[in-house]
Amino acid sequence: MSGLAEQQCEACNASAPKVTDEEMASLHKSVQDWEILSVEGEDQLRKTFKFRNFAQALAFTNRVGELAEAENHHPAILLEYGKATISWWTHTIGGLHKNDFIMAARTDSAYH
Ligand SMILES: C[C@H](O)[C@H](O)[C@H]1CNC2=NC(N)=NC(=O)C2=N1
Repeated sequence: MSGLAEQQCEACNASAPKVTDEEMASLHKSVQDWEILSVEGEDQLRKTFKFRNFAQALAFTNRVGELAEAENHHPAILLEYGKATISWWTHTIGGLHKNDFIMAARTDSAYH
C-alpha cells in the first residue's frame, strides 16, 4: 500500500462514515505528530508548524491551500508570526474521515 499522502481522497458526503476507533488508531500511526482533539464535540487533527518568520509561514499556508483546493477538502488555518496551525476534519460528517488523515500526511509533505 502506498504511503498515506499518496492515497486518494474519496468523495465525501453527509452519509460518509467517520473513522472507527480502530481505524483512527491505525491511521494516526502515519501522522503521529498530529494531535487528535475534540472541538465542540467534533474530532479534529491538529498540528503547529514552526518557521523563521511570517513570510515563510504564509508561503506554507498557501501551499496547504493549494492542496485543499485540489481535493475540495479544506483545513482551518491559524497563521501567526513564525507559526502555522493546521486543523483537519470533515465538516459534513462532523468528525474525522480517512480523507483528513490523507490531507494531514500531505500537509507534512508540504513542510520544508
Ligand atoms: C460544497 C463543498 O464541496 C463542501 O462544503 C466541501 C468543501 N470543503 C470541505 N472541507 C472539509 N474539511 N470538510 C468538508 O466537509 C468540506 N466540504
